[in-house]
Amino acid sequence: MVKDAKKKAVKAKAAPQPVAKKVAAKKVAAKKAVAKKAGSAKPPKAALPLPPAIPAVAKPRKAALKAEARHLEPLSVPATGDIEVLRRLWETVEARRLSGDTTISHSARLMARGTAKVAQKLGEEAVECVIEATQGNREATILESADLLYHLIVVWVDAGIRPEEVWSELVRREGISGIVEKASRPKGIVRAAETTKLP
Ligand SMILES: N=c1c2ncn([C@@H]3O[C@H](COP(=O)(O)OP(=O)(O)OP(=O)(O)O)[C@@H](O)[C@H]3O)c2ncn1[C@@H]1O[C@H](COP(=O)(O)O)[C@@H](O)[C@H]1O
Repeated sequence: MVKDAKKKAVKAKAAPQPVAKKVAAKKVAAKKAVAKKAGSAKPPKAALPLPPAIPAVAKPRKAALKAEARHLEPLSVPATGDIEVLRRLWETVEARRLSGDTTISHSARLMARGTAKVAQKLGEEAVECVIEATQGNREATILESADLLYHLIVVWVDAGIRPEEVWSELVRREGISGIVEKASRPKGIVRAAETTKLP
């Protein structure tokens, strides 16, 4: 009796499945394959989230940037300053160096971080200025120029350079064309020997 039951079970296992069952199994396998494919596909790239303080700004079109560079818009930053502001700024920064009060002065705090940091900040501001100028953003170039000049003056104060020393170098160069000056430099092997640049 037990033997008969066992035989029946083995037969049922070996017997071919009905067609309807086969089709259903194929459908399930196909569905599984589709689900697997969808799971392995890369999700679309999401934009990096910006901090709430920074508004998302659409990238200006190339044509707009070119037009802006060609037709310079009138300056909305009031053009009321004069060159004397540089001397006054140097005196203020020098006073901050002498006081060394890092609690109230950004200049003093920056110089307290050392010459390398002072120079690094100048480099950063220069790069920012270059970016704005390259993109033809006139107003932003003015703002970055002001940052750049301030940080250049911090470099001078930190190095013990007075503005007059730079002015006198500019005066010395007055009237000498850059092209003439470059042409007067030694050439060929002599030049290669005197410079650190590749010939
Ligand atoms: N012209 C400027 C001037 N331009 C830019 N900055 C400051 O320079 C800093 C640059 O900011 P960044 O975030 O780039 O640099 P950071 O805060 O040092 O940050 P890290 O890169 O070090 O992380 C800002 O805090 C600006 O406010 C200036 N700080 C001062 N002046 C002049 O310097 C005078 C003296 O300022 P104090 O030394 O702060 O009294 C002032 O009266 C101004 O006339």
